[in-house]
Amino acid sequence: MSLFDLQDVCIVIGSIATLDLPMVVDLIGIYGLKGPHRMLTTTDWFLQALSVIPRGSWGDVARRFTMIRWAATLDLPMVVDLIGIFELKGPYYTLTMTDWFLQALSVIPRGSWGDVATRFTMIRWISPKICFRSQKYCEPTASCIPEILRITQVLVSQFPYDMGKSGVSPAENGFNDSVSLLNSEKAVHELIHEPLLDGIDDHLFEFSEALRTVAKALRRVTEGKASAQAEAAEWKRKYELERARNLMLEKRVLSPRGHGNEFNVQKFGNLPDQIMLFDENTEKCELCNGKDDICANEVLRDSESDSDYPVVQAKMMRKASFRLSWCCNGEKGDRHKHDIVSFEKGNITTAERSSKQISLKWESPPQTVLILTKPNSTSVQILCFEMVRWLKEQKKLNIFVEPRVKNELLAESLYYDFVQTWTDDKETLILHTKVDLIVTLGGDGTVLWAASMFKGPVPPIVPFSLGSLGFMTPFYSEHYREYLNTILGGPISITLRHRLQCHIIRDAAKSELENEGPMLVLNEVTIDRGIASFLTNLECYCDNSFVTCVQGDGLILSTTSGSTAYSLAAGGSMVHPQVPGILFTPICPHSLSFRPLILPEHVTIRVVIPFNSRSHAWVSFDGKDRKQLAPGDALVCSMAPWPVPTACQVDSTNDFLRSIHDGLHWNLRKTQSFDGPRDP
Ligand SMILES: NC(=O)c1ccc[n+]([C@@H]2O[C@H](COP(=O)([O-])OP(=O)(O)OC[C@H]3O[C@@H](n4cnc5c(N)ncnc54)[C@H](O)[C@@H]3O)[C@@H](O)[C@H]2O)c1
Ligand SMILES: Nc1ncnc2c1ncn2[C@@H]1O[C@H](COP(=O)(O)OP(=O)(O)OP(=O)(O)O)[C@@H](O)[C@H]1O
Repeated sequence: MSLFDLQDVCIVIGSIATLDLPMVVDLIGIYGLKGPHRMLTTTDWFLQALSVIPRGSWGDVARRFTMIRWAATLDLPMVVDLIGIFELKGPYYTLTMTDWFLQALSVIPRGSWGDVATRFTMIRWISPKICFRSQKYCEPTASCIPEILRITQVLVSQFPYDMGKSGVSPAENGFNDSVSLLNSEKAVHELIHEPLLDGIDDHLFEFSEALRTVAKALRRVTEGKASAQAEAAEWKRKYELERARNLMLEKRVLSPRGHGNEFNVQKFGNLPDQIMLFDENTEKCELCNGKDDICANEVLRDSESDSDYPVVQAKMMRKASFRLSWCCNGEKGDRHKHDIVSFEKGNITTAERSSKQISLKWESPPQTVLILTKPNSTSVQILCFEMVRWLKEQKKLNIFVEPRVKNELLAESLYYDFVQTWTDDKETLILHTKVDLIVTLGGDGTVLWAASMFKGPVPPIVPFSLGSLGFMTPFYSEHYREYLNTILGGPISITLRHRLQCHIIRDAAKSELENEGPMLVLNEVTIDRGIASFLTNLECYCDNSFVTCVQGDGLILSTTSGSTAYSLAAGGSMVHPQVPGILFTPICPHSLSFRPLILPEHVTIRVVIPFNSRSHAWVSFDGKDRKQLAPGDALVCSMAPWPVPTACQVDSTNDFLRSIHDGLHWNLRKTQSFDGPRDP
C-alpha cells in the first residue's frame, strides 16, 4: 500500500499560500476523525490537534468530503462553519448526513473566516470533553442536538468571534498573527521533509486522498468565482446589446411609416419581401395584444437578435406560424398563459409548465414535414413510400427524411428525388428551423429517437403506431390520411412532454462548467451497476439538500412521460405526462424502507459516486449512450427548457388512459359476478 503522498500535501500547502490557512486547517481537521497518527503529533500545533480528535469511520469522512466538493460552488465559509459543528458530535459510528445535522448546521450564525478559525480552535480545545461524553455512541437524536448547540453557544458567549485577536493566546491559536502563521507553514514544510517513520498505516494513503480532495475544493472555489464573474460580464454585455437594439426598434415603430421603411432598407439592404413580412408581422402582433392567445409571430419579431436576421431567414425555409391556446372546464381563456408556455423565435418553450390541455392552431399552413422511420421494418418502409407520395402530391409539402431513408426511397424509384435530407449531422442542429411537423413511423423507440435528434426546440411530433406496445404512439397507421388532414388543418391537442437535461461532471474537472453534455432524455436517465457485482453506492442531492444514499442496483431519474417505461418496471408510479415532476426511482434497493419519490420540476438533482464506492457506475440516456462514472464523478440533472410536443389523438388524458388500459392492461380483472352472498 502506498504511503504518505507528499505531492498531495504540497498541493494543500500551495493552497495555504494563496488561501485562508484557518480554512485549510479546519478542513484538514476532518482528517482527525480518523484517529491518532502519532508520528504527526510532535510537529506542529495543528497536527497535535488532530491526534486528540477521536476515531471515526472513513465512510463518514468520505461522505463529508463529497459534501465539501459539492459545496465548493456554494457558500464555502458557511459549509465549513457547519462542518465544524458536526465535528462536535465526536465519534461517527452512527452518524450519517441526516436531517438533524443539516438542521443544526443551518442555525449557526455566519461569521467571517477569522470567526470560523477562532471557533474551530475552541472546538479543538473542548473536543476531548465532548468525545468523552459521546463515546457512549449517542445516537443523533433530538436530545443530543440541544447539547451540542448549547456547547456552541457557551463557546460563542465565552469566546466571542473577535476574541481571536485579543483573548486567545497566539501560541495556542497558532494562526492569529502572521508570525505564528509563518511558523505553522514552516513547520508543515519541515514535516514534509522529515523522513517517514516506519509503521505508517494504510490510513495515511486515505489521508492523502482526502487532502487531494480538499485541495481540489479550494481550487474550484477560486476558479468558480472567476468563471462566474466572467459569465456575468458576458450576460451584461448581451443585455446591453439587446437593449440598444430594442431601443432602435422602438424608435422605428414610433417614427412615421416611411421612415421605418428607410430604416429597413438601410439596415437590411434591398429585401422588399422581407420588409413586407416584417411589417405584416408587426401589425399582426399589434392585433394580438390584449388577447388570450400567444402568437408565434409576435415573438418572431421580438426575438430577432441578429441584425442580419432577414438575410438568414431568406436562406432558410419559412416556418409556419401558429398559436397556442389554453382551455379548461368553464373557462374560455387563461390570463396566466404567458407564465406557462412562451415562444422563442417561433419555437415552443416552457417557462412554467401546465397541466391544462394545450391546443395548437396553425396561423399559416405547415409547409415542411420530417418523416422518421424505425429501421429494418418492411411494413414501415412500405408505409413511408406511400406517405411521402401522398404528402407531396396531395398536400404539396416539402419532405425531409434521414439519409438512410432517402437511399431507400431512391432505391425504390427515382421519382422520390424531390425528398430532402442532410449530409452532415451538424445540419440536424438547425432542422427545427425548417421543419413544421415531424411524423414518426415505429414504436415508442422511434419517438425517443425523434426527440433525441433535437437538442433544442422540437417541432410537434405526430407518432404513428407501427411498434409492439406504442405507449406514446396514439395514431393508427391505417388511417394516416384522415389524421394528417385533420392535423395539417388544425387545431390539434398536444401533450408537452417534459425532458430532463443531464450533465456529467468528472472528478478531474476544474469547475462545474467543465462538463459533458447536455444529454436530453424524454424517458429517463439511469445510473446502474453495469457488470459490477457490487451494490451501487450513489449519493443523491436535491438542490442543496442531501436526499439519500442509494445502495442497490441503481437509480432511475425519470420524466413523467417515462414513468410508464423503466421506472414503472422498478416500482415507480405511473404519472400523467402533463404533470410536471421528476421521478426518483431506485432499482432493487437493498433496504426495506426505500420508496420511490416524485420531486418537483424545478429542482436540480445531483448524483455523486462517492470515493468509498466499491465500483464504477454506468449511466444511460433513454436506454442508450452508456457512459462510465468513476468515484468522484457526478451526474447533474434538471428539467430541460425544451419539451417534446406530441400530437394527441383525442387529448392528453384520454390518450394516456387509453395507453395504460390497452398497452399495459392496467387493473384488468374479471368482474365479480352478481350472484353469491350479499349484505342482509
Ligand atoms: N426493465 C424495463 O422495463 C426496461 C429496461 C431497459 C429499458 N427500458 C425502457 O426502454 C426504453 C428505450 O426504449 P427502446 O424502444 O429504445 O428500447 P426497446 O426496444 O428495448 O423497448 C423497450 C420497451 O419499452 C417501451 N417504452 C419505451 N418508452 C415507453 C414509455 N414512455 N412508456 C411506456 N412504454 C415505453 C417500448 O414500447 C418497448 O416495448 C428506455 O427509455 C427504458 O425506459 C425498460
Ligand atoms: N430512425 C431511427 N434510426 C435509428 N434507430 C431508430 C430509429 N427509430 C427507432 N430506432 C431504434 O429502433 C429501436 C426499435 O424502435 P421502436 O421502439 O420504435 O420499435 P419497436 O421496438 O418495434 O416498438 P415498441 O417500442 O412499441 O415495442 C429503438 O431502440 C429505437 O431507438
